Amino acid sequence: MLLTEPEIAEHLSQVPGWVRENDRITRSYGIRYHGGVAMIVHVADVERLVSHHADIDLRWDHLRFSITTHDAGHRLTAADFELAARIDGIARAHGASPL
Ligand SMILES: C[C@H](O)[C@H](O)[C@H]1CNC2=NC(N)=NC(=O)C2=N1
Repeated sequence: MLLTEPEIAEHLSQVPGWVRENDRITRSYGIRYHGGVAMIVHVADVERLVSHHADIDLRWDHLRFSITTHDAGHRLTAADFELAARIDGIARAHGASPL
């Protein structure tokens, strides 16, 4: 379900570190390449459980996630913020540093 602007602001305040870029939210973590691969596998397992998937950009020393709801016409929904919070937990477990 689509969120109103105040709802987006409220959700965003619950996931500090995530940045809104129009109709998506993004966050980068510092992690070396192979550790990034391991983290992505863990994130992919959770994504399969929740049926929601981030766009992922892996570089040699950092990893960037970008989330929007494709089924809602590339707009923000609560599912985006729920996945963001799950990714934060996985990042902590993998020792990824917030950027
Ligand atoms: C049927 C399935 O649940 C949908 O295609 C899901 C899969 N993962 C998804 N992930 C994201 N980010 N947006 C979606 O709209 C989406 N749709």
